[in-house]
Amino acid sequence: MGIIEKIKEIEAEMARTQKNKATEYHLGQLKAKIAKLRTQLLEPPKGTSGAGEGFEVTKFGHGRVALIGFPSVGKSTLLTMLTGTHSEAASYEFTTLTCIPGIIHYNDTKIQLLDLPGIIEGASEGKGRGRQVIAVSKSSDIVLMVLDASKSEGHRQILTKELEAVGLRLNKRPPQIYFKKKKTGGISFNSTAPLTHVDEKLCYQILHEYKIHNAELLFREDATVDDLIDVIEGNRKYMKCIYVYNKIDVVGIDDVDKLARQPNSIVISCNLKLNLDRLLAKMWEAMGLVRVYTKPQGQQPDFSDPVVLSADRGGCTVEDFCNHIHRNLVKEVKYVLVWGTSARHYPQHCGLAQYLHDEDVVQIVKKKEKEAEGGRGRFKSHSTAPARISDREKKAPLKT
Ligand SMILES: Nc1nc2c(ncn2[C@@H]2O[C@H](COP(=O)(O)OP(=O)(O)OP(=O)(O)O)[C@@H](O)[C@H]2O)c(=O)[nH]1
Ligand SMILES: [K+]
Ligand SMILES: [Mg+2]
Repeated sequence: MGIIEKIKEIEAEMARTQKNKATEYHLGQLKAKIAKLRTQLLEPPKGTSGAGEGFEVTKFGHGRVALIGFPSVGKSTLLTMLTGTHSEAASYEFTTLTCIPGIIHYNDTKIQLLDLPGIIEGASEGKGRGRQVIAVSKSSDIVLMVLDASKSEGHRQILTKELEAVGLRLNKRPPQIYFKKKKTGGISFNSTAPLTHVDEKLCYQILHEYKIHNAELLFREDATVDDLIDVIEGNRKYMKCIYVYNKIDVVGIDDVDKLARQPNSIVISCNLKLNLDRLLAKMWEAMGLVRVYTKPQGQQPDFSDPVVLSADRGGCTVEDFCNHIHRNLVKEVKYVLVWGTSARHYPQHCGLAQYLHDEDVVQIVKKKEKEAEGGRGRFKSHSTAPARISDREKKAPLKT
């Protein structure tokens, strides 16, 4: 029996099993069994390089966004409109058969947008090009789930389920569970919050299913069995997702209103060029990029070419900023001066651990330079200017 058949069989057993206190342990065990099989399914078959074969496109720019959706919802039309790169669009399904990259220029940053073939129910099990599409979307920073506003809301659930089946968790944060495998000592079970979904016995049973007999387990929140399995599996990817309802030109205003009010959602029309600028703003915000402008000593900052940092990709501290500029720079830094919202005074004298904010301005003072200046006293004099570097203030000179 193949892996997919095994999953189907267990799913059928779960559907047959009544949910109550007596069956809770058995159901938990079945969930762990399915999770293990799904992980097995994700391992590339022997002799191939992986599920993304033929689809992988070189990463480019400061971030990557994937367009995921059923066929003919308007993914290619959207890519063409947002990037200017042409991707064939037509009224028949599966017009797009491969991954087509385009570039969005926004807020002095470059974002790689990927058009992908449509996916359908069963994609995670390899239907259509589902597995390749999902592999590419896993490699991106956020997902735009494109939906047809005139079609069933069920599509969103189906796609979410398909992405969950391969370990993607949309708009969720990792469960607050500490888990560490040990060599000896048995299982230590603790919690700092009252648990209403699991108990010690259930957790032991799940760990047993994974053949884990020595481990430290600490629940910091009222987590579920699914959360525990996610933590044990350890290969989950937590991603932001924006639900993009396209084609609102063919939907009544009441329905559009309902869709627009859902969390993480936006309504657009490619045909009428409606709301596309708000979509870009929302997308950019979700990516959480941090633009940092460098200011050479005695000169104005270069506002045309920011260093772009991200908490998900490499981090946002002064040290991360230095590593972006040059591998060995960190060793030469005496301290840095920071202007912007991360600074408590203006400018702030900071160390490498400081977290930078979007639109901060940074000046690096190297070790030998500081020695030549003979101390830090001269940096204490600035105080009156506002802490945020807005577009208007970018034109005003910053001293030092
Ligand atoms: N009414 C309306 N039609 C749209 C809109 N956007 C796209 N379409 C149409 O929807 C159809 C499908 O568009 P595509 O861009 O090919 O959709 P897709 O999601 O890339 O489709 P596949 O590549 O087949 O998965 C085309 O006929 C488009 O003209 C819109 O805002 N409103
Ligand atoms: K199409
Ligand atoms: Mg297409």
